[in-house]
Amino acid sequence: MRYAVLVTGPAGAGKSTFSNALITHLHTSKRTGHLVNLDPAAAPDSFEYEPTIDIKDLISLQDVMDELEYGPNGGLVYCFEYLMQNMDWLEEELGGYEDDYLIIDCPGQIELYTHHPFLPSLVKHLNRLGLRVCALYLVESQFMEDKYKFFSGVLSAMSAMINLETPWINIMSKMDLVTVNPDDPAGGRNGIRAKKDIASRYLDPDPLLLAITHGGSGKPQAEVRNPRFHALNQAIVQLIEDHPLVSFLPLDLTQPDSIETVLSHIDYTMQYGEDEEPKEPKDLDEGDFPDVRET
Ligand SMILES: Nc1nc2c(ncn2[C@@H]2O[C@H](COP(=O)(O)OP(=O)(O)OP(=O)(O)O)[C@@H](O)[C@H]2O)c(=O)[nH]1
Ligand SMILES: [Mg+2]
Repeated sequence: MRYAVLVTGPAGAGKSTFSNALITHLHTSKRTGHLVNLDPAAAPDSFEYEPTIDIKDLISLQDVMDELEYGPNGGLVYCFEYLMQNMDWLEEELGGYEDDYLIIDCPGQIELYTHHPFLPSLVKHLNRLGLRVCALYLVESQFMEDKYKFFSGVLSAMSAMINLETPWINIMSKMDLVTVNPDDPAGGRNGIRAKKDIASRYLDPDPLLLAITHGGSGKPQAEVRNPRFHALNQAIVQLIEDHPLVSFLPLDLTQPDSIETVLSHIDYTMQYGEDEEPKEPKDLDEGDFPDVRET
């Protein structure tokens, strides 16, 4: 059985950093993971691990921009259209990998996730080739700074999720950057407790947060002054409540347990180990952990 983890999300959400960290983690757990780069614009030196499969071997954004005079975004769409027409290339590249995780690092253009059919057709194609696919959607923790920004993240996750017919996990990345806002009622002197409170409020979002008319500081929020937005917010609250699909797993790359938790959700979602026994890292001795980054 082959497995593919599709790492998606808006620009700069930490997809490439996470993909590399996941491969390191798989290696330290005595499992194999291969990086697949689907970003035709990725800089060659931006990977900690050399991609096993690289869309740039098929087509590079720079060539499309130079030769066809596309801009960067139209060029990216062209590259994906080209990939869709050349799926036999991907099939050939995928040929030799068995029993492994393929970590597919996607580009950050939001159009790819909201209204282009590329990722849904890619998933269908991978399924046809016998791969189990799990999609991750990363939203960075800075979206939790502000509830409006946060709900725009929730809506982008929902829109991407509804398009893609495959098991799906939302991830709140860069949790190491979460700081305590003194005006926030959930913020306490104990940073850890406050982090937990923030996490519980946002990771499993209560859409009513949007409809609350007073902020923590007691100041009236914009919707009080702007009744038009109040009605819009109520409609969005209703939409999110009607699709209770969106919750987030926190990811803090500075905490080794955090990536382990994310991996265990991915394993569970794809039923990894149904056919083979996964090695629990806990069962291994300390000395069994090679530092793969040095090899
Ligand atoms: N503090 C912190 N920074 C991070 C983390 N993950 C990524 N970053 C930083 O965020 C920036 C973007 O990270 P990338 O991994 O390149 O993000 P991406 O989603 O691949 O970006 P695109 O491919 O351009 O869409 C880089 O400067 C990273 O160093 C994290 O967990 N914590
Ligand atoms: Mg990237």
